[in-house]
Amino acid sequence: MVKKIDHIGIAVKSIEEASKFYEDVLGQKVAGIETLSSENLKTAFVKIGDVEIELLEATSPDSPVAKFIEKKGEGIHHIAFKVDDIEASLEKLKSKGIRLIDEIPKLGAEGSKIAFAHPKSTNGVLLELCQK
Ligand SMILES: C[C@@H](C(=O)O)C(=O)SCCNC(=O)CCNC(=O)[C@H](O)C(C)(C)COP(=O)(O)OP(=O)(O)OC[C@H]1O[C@@H](n2cnc3c(N)ncnc32)[C@H](O)[C@@H]1OP(=O)(O)O
Ligand SMILES: [Co+2]
Repeated sequence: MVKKIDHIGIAVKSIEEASKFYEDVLGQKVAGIETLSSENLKTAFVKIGDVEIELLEATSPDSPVAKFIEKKGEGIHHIAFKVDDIEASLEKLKSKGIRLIDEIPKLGAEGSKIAFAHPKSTNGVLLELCQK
């Protein structure tokens, strides 16, 4: 069902500030800055081999990223698994009793279909399913 880790989401206070670390220190390009108003956030991707780091910056206090930073500070926010058939994957998780945050996929960054499972049923890790 899971093809690979698509990306690791990191909650940051500022993509511009975080980019200094990725670009100036690590020499990795930060690309694809996009505003996703549905989630009240901005994203930017850093490609590390065939996995991406997704930097997440809140654009409103209502954003899940703002709430996360307020409670825990900056840090790893979620892990995204790449799947081929997100509807079938969600159905499978649901049938196994996993608590879904999204029963129906929604639009994510770069036009992906995404859906989240609740960290309380996935060992404390917010899990995103992602279909390109
Ligand atoms: C752009 C897109 C893309 O890739 O294309 C994205 O990634 S969008 C990425 C941003 N979007 C999302 O995250 C959408 C899905 N997320 C959500 O619906 C929410 O953030 C929840 C995960 C349900 C958490 O909601 P909320 O903060 O209101 O809940 P809460 O504070 O009551 O937390 C409930 C419990 O979950 C824990 N908890 C909260 N957020 C967590 C996280 N990111 N990782 C691990 N645990 C987490 C809390 O510590 C708490 O545990 P204790 O009770 O033990 O203290
Ligand atoms: Co994500």
